[in-house]
Amino acid sequence: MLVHIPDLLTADEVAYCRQVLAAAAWVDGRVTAGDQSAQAKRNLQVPQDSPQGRELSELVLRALGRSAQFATAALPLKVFPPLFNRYDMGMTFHAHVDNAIRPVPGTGARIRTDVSSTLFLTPPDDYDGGELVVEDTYGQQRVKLPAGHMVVYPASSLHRVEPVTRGSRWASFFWTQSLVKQDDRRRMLYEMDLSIRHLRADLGDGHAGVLGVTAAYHNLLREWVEM
Ligand SMILES: O=C(O)CCC(=O)C(=O)O
Ligand SMILES: [Fe+2]
Repeated sequence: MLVHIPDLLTADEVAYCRQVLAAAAWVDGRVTAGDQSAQAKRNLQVPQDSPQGRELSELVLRALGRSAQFATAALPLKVFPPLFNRYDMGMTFHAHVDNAIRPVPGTGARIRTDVSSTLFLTPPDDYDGGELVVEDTYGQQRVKLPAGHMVVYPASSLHRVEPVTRGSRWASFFWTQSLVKQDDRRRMLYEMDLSIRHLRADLGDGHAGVLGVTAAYHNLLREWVEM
């Protein structure tokens, strides 16, 4: 399941991120890549332990905390501190699958990567190419979103970033360990939650049908959650 989360960041937050990133010391993106993806990866990243990386990581985590859509789509248990990448002209990330397990820097903890996210930080008209292409159960999805918007997709899917042929594409990207590791189960819960929201708006919270389906949602969650 691919989910598009519009306006995760406000226009002011996007502008602030871009201003801080402009002053960051970018390094070769292969610093966080596994063996296979190191072959596939040609981009730049902000070092995880740099002051800019840390500050903006916190900013994105706060934005995620405000997003009801991220909460219901990803059902997050643990979120990897968001990273920041950049593809200048000719840079690309060929087809790969993200590592299943990732050490969380500076903590000794590890997370299982169930959900991958890209938060776009460059307006799409400012660059050519740079689409995130995700192989989904429904076929190939090509994603290029306005700055401040985010896409959430299963970390198990093969994906790539098309070469940038004009301008520069900046983004934040990170992984989430979900309370529900199976993508098909997360999708069913997500669709059920959206339907419950519609029903509540139309029928009110006290309606017997709304109560019944809400109870079923929570009971299903109880069956499937691992924590
Ligand atoms: O830049 C992106 O949108 C995706 C980056 C990516 O796939 C990765 O770093 O594993
Ligand atoms: Fe990836």
